[in-house]
Amino acid sequence: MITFNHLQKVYESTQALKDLSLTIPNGKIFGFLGHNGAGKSTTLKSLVSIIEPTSGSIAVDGYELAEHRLDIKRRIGYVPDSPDMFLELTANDYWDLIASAYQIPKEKRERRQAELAQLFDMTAHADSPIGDFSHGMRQKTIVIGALLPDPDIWVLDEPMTGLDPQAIYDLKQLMRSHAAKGKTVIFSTHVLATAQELCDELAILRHGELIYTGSVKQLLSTMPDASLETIYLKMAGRQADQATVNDLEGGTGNV
Ligand SMILES: Nc1ncnc2c1ncn2[C@@H]1O[C@H](COP(=O)(O)OP(=O)(O)OP(=O)(O)O)[C@@H](O)[C@H]1O
Repeated sequence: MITFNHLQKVYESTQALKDLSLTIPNGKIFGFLGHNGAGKSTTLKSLVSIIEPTSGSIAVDGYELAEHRLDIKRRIGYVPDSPDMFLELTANDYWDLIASAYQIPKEKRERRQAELAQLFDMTAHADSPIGDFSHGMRQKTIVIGALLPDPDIWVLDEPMTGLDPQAIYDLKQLMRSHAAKGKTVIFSTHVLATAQELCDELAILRHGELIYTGSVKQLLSTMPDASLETIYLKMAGRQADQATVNDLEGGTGNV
């Protein structure tokens, strides 16, 4: 179980998170939703210790992150919001780097690396530089790296962006089976159909504030027959002073 307690993050002049408190249970797929800039990545980066919250705390299974940082980091596999990193390295070099950081035994690493590379259709590309890859291939490389150590907590920031339909299907299956083992799967997405299909629970952020956390079923029951997209847009959607698609299309209503 992961708990965020009164988390605040201020970047210079931007308050990215405002008093965020929520609980993420084990054995569920937990989604973070929110418009661009709502604070999803900031929340996930705080959990994986890439950034330090301004105040508040995070605990994993009752252990305070600030006091048990290294042990908790070893339990987490993280897919960052951009796959454009380590562009000079080959995919294999990148996976080696992860394997040594997590001290994965050689045999286990070779087995998992071969399985994951095959699943995501990356075996033939393993010795090519990441910089030569398409966006989706970079994303696959990062996803494989995150899952390579077989971590029990998955923190995936928009993991499906750029992936092909087969890879999306396979990743969703992996996420389901990981959660079914009682482990933790956390991801952020802008694709509400995916969130509705995949998440057991979710959190919706708006301008750094939590506006909903709880089960997807419960949220859907508040508006019978409405999709998560409809409900989400009602909760987190456009402010009155923003232009509508109709305004941009000259008010024809043909949208
Ligand atoms: N390194 C940074 N320095 C300054 N401001 C930042 C930094 N990182 C994020 N922010 C700001 O914090 C706020 C939250 O950003 P964050 O990346 O967490 O949003 P997000 O919900 O992940 O957005 P997106 O859906 O676009 O990825 C935004 O206003 C953003 O501009």
